[in-house]
Amino acid sequence: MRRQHLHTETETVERLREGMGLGVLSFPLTSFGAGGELDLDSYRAYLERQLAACPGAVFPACGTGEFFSLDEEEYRAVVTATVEVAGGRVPVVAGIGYGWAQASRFARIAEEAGADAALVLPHYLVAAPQDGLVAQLEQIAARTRLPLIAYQRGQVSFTADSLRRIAAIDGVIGLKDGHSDLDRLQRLTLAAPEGFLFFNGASTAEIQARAYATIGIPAYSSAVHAFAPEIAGAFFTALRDGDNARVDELLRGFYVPLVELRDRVPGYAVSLVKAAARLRGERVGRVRAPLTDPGADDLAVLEKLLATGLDLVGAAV
Ligand SMILES: O=C([O-])C(=O)C[C@H](O)[C@@H](O)C(=O)[O-]
Repeated sequence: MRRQHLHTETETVERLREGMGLGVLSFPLTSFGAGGELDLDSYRAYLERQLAACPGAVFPACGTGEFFSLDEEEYRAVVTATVEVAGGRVPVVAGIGYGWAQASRFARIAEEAGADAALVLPHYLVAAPQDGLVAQLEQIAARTRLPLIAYQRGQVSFTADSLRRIAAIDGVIGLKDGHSDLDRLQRLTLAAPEGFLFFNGASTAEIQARAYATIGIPAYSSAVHAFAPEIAGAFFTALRDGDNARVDELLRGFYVPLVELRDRVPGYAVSLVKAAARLRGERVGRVRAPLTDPGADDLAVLEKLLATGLDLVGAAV
């Protein structure tokens, strides 16, 4: 067995499965100071509040955490701080990415920092055929002992045949989906071996969470948890309890308008979330270029929407 870590792969899968039933998956923002430098003290304090809301697992340095803006040293600091703050309470799944050579370096760092698993973010720039997508995971898996979760989004999209192939790679334990093509996704779940993990990783995943759950994928990432764990928690509970009226109320009053705002400007997927966290008093700082912070008009809409959402769940602004 090549995989020997603090937790075995089976234990990590079990901890993830258990966590997924208890709360949303937290994708924390990364805190930057006024000059754009990494602000670890603020990150730790923010993360502590994220964890106090009892997410099922924490995924540092992923899309929401601006993985693509971090250098290796900063990445190490963020993952190390996350493992320390989490203190074993929830599994830590660190983002890794780019081509397999660089992704393997990030995996090595995440492993040394004590992460439990890694989320393989989509490569960028070039499109790749299925054989290449599978080979990318084979190459990374051959170079790390960390269990890997593949992330299909953007130009990464697996066929049922490729899913069978990646699930057979030693160390690949699951798939996070960001395409929301439920027809295709159902074919993937049917092709997967028993125990393979699936996550709904759509942008503002709550919007389609009920639909994903009907095809056997109840676990989802929540960008809303990154700034309003109270709203994300209320939605999770309503969905879990089958309270459809409450789910509709939160979708109608908060999530759908949020998606409309989030879709307005490229990069708002992250920068709007960061702005919302600042409105909550979190010292997360601004986004790094090429992302840009929302302008005054959109901030005013966001502030109102946040107040509505918090009011819907009886939480203070
Ligand atoms: O990589 C990431 O940060 C994600 O995919 C998680 C986000 O929470 C995603 O679900 C979103 O943007 O709503």
